[in-house]
Amino acid sequence: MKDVKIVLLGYMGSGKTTIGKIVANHLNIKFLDLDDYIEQQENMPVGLIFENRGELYFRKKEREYLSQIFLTETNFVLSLGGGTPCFGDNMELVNEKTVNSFYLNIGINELSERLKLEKNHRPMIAHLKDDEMQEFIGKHLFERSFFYNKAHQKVKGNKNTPTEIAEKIINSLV
Ligand SMILES: Nc1ncnc2c1ncn2[C@@H]1O[C@H](COP(=O)(O)OP(=O)(O)O)[C@@H](O)[C@H]1O
Ligand SMILES: O=C(O)C1=C[C@@H](OP(=O)(O)O)[C@@H](O)[C@H](O)C1
Ligand SMILES: [Mg+2]
Repeated sequence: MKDVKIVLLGYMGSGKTTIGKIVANHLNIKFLDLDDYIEQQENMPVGLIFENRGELYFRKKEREYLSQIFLTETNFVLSLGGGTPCFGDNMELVNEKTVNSFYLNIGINELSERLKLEKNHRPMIAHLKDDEMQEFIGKHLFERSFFYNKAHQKVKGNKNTPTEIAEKIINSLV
């Protein structure tokens, strides 16, 4: 059987984790979430890693475990963290290891509404007030888009359900 490696990336709240699970389920392959993988390996939630060890430590580990997954796993859907593509040469590594990287491209308003409801466990935005979210996300997404746009394919879907976006991805596989 062909080794299928699908990588989902995009801003926090774009649906990487939710949609990754659906895609893996449909294709009957393994689902891996880089944040969950880091939490298991480090035995600590992402929020606490940031708090106790700092962001730099998290980024080092994120890179280490990203490489480890590509070395040890086959046939998977991997959902990255929102920051993964933006550090070191992580995107070069991803695109060297797979021909199926997808940027989940969701607009600022939609992201902001989703993230207001669940910013607590996301250390990059946990400190923001609801009325500061939109401006922060707008600027942050602008900086990060350069890296996200290195993905092989871009999937839009502000108005689509996770299942519909998962179908788009499955239909676009190389
Ligand atoms: N297409 C979608 N439409 C509506 N809500 C969505 C969609 N995709 C994800 N969500 C919701 O947005 C939130 C963030 O999704 P999540 O998968 O955790 O994003 P990420 O892993 O990219 O940070 C969750 O509450 C999820 O249910
Ligand atoms: O955007 C970021 O820098 C981060 C996104 C998070 O993943 P999600 O995009 O799944 O929330 C997680 O990796 C960490 O909180 C940092
Ligand atoms: Mg996630």
